[in-house]
Amino acid sequence: MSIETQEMVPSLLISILVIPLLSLLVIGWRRTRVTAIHPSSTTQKRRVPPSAPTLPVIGNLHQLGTYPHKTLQTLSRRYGPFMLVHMGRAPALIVSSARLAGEVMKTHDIVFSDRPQGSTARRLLYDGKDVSLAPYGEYWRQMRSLCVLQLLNNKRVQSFRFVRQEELAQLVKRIGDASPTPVDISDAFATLTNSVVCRAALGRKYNEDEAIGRRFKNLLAEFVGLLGVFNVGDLIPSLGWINKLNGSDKKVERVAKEFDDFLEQVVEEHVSKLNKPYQQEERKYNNDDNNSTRNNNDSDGDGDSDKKDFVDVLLEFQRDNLAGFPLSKLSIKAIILDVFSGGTDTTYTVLEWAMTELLRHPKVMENLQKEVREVAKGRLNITDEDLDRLHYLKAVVKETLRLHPPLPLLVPRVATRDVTVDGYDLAAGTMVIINAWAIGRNPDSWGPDPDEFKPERFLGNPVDYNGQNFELIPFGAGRRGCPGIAFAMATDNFVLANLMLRFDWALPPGMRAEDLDMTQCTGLTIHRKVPLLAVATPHSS
Ligand code: HEM
Repeated sequence: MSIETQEMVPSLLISILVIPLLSLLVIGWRRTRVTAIHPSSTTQKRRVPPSAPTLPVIGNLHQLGTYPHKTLQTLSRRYGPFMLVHMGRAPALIVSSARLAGEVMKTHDIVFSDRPQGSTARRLLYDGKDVSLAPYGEYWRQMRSLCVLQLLNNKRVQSFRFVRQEELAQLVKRIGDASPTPVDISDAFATLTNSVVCRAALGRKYNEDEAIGRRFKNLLAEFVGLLGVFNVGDLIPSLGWINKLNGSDKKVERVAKEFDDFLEQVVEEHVSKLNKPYQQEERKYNNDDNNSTRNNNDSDGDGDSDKKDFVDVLLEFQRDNLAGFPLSKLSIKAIILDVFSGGTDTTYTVLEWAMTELLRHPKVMENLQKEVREVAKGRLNITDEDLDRLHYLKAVVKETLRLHPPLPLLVPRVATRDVTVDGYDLAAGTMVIINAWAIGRNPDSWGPDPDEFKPERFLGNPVDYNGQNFELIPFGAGRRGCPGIAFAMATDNFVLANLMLRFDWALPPGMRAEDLDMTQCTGLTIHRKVPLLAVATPHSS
């Protein structure tokens, strides 16, 4: 996800930037009104959302702190669910209620279908040639439909069932081998999701015992880390020189280049694999009068299109011109990059927080285990088919996504034209940030105990995370909503159900539920700062 504003201002940066600025600036607070939201408007009075007081040059950056989703929630309690903050010069509309999120992502979805073009994200994501950053328009439409219809549809997600099963088997072994010693479940989940995404996207995984595996893991971490850090020069152009001074421009260049080299190699390996059977098949095709049986989606010649990874699928589309538009190698690499940046950390974070909450709420864990074990009826595995019957599991996952949306501020949008929303006038180019974290904890939607982990609130409650119910929008909604929901949830539900079936779980000896450190990390996806340790005991049915 290209969200350069997520981490916003690391505290060190605050001290470097803000303290000298504060001493220089004597003008003091000012309330931002008409000019910030509509600089060109001098004659016509426009109604603008309330805004927190700003400082010259830095706007509200100094207020965002380590956890912008939390500070923005606090600010919205004072200034309202539709409020303006200033990221340096740029005004951003912060949305903190379900109703107003619906106004933005449903009523005016088409106006807010663009993304801000931060320079770091553009450099890392092939100048916006991916799906998540691509400006709203024909190119984005083509790439998105390729993703939705060919890579992330239900059939394709099902085709990776064997990958999930094999990776789960390795996870179960790792946990079982460690028993009764506490296992680093955070690391185990990260490894599993990374392997599932690697195998689905690239056809193989990169183990840490290989040099290339270690390089890939570090590179991915650097890549995601850079996407999560805001770029000073984008927000305060006059301070752009800081990026050169602190080496961040250089780092972005290096990571972009190394990731491109890696993907180039992956694509070339796939091309040579694809060409071999294609040449054989071509010969067969040319000699075969009855060629109507030729299957373009099955170029590996073994009749098994189920085993294709994403690069295979995209290269076939390119080779056979199936996309209906020229699909360049660069676009293919950009899509794969999106799958990694959008699909790994997010998916693992859900598992990590679900397990954390289950360990803090033993009664919920017990209810979940009861449901899973009743459905398994003595079998050693929960299958994909069983998942439909696990209503309590679904409630646990929804409750986890409500309290711990992996991307708490989603991915920002930008207004493509002037628009009036809920009576407020917004100018073209205004950035919109939906605070899904605050919306998930808003008592107007969730009653008097919104901070409590209570999966029961979802039983018999049709609210779902598919973008129709704006009180629960961890995947966003509308045209730019996440296309990877089925892929991510197939992994999360399957893994969680099976771990509940196979093991009984406890916190490490001497640790009480209330001692569990709930500190969040900073960055793009909000996972635990401290890895989660748990003791697993194999369950005998
Ligand atoms: C729990 C896991 C995930 C979460 C919480 C998540 C969340 C999100 C969010 C909040 C957005 C922005 C939505 C908006 O602007 O309305 C998004 C977009 C996107 N996600 Fe996900 N995502 C997850 C998994 C995945 C996976 C597994 C993939 C791919 C394999 C993926 C690919 C994408 C792409 C390509 C976009 C950009 C869509 C566009 O701009 O048109 N995501 N995701």
